[in-house]
Amino acid sequence: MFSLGTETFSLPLEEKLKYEQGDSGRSFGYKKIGGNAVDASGLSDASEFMNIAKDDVLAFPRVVHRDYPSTVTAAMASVVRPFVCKSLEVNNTFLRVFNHQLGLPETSLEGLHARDQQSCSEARLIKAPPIPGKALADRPIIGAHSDFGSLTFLHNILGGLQVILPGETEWKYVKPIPGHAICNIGDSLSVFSGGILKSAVHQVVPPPGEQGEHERWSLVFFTRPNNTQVLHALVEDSPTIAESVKQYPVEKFNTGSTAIEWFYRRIKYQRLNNRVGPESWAASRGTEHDPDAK
Ligand SMILES: O=C(O)CCC(=O)C(=O)O
Ligand SMILES: [Fe+2]
Repeated sequence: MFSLGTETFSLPLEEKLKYEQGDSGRSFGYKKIGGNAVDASGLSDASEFMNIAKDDVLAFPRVVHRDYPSTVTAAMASVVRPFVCKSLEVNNTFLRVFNHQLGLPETSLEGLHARDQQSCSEARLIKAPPIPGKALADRPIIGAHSDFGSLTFLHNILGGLQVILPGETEWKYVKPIPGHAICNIGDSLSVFSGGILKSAVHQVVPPPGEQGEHERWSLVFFTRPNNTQVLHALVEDSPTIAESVKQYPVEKFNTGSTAIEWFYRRIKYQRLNNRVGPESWAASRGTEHDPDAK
């Protein structure tokens, strides 16, 4: 997958832009460097993405959502599909464990993330160029966010990923360990579980020290719920979840959004093309956002 990233991001910008994800909130396709805001002031990001839909990968050569650059199409069967299938298998193992621990009826979570239902699940390749000197050293490569879907399975090579753990206020580095992946819970699973599982806020800053002289690469798979699934705490299915929600305001887990609406809103308002002011950043926020925070 990393070789596919090298081939794809080496294409001329003009070619890559033919596959741009657009401003509607859909993420499948290419995102150029600087396409997204990293904060409320509208500072731009410093990484390019190629996002490949799970549905397009599994249905290939039939197109479900969109087409991709020739490098991706050529590698779809031999490289992308095995990566997506393995990622789905691993994420399903996590879903089964969480399902059990949350006391949900068997296969509830797997059913909400069904392989054969359309979703915003996707593979993502990320490349960030080296950031020379100290001038931009404090500027995030990817702004602070919680992940939008349910589970993230991340392979990164250099440091730079930072997280604020639940209940804490300080950024901590998440060090990549060779042969290991980083798993992260997103908003959707946090909502389904009534806040028992937390979607931690994270960001990517320029890799520390000498690592900053190298290109930074990541490979991610995001498992997101079936598009039509309404995001709400699964209180009727689990006494454990019903108990948990009692400690939160009633509206906290009644998002009133389907999975696709939640996702499109977050993607759409972090796009700089859609920015009108700091309110756009606020509109892109997820479960991490405290509307009363300054
Ligand atoms: O590149 C990384 O280490 C993290 C990427 C990330 O947080 C994301 O794509 O949602
Ligand atoms: Fe993330």
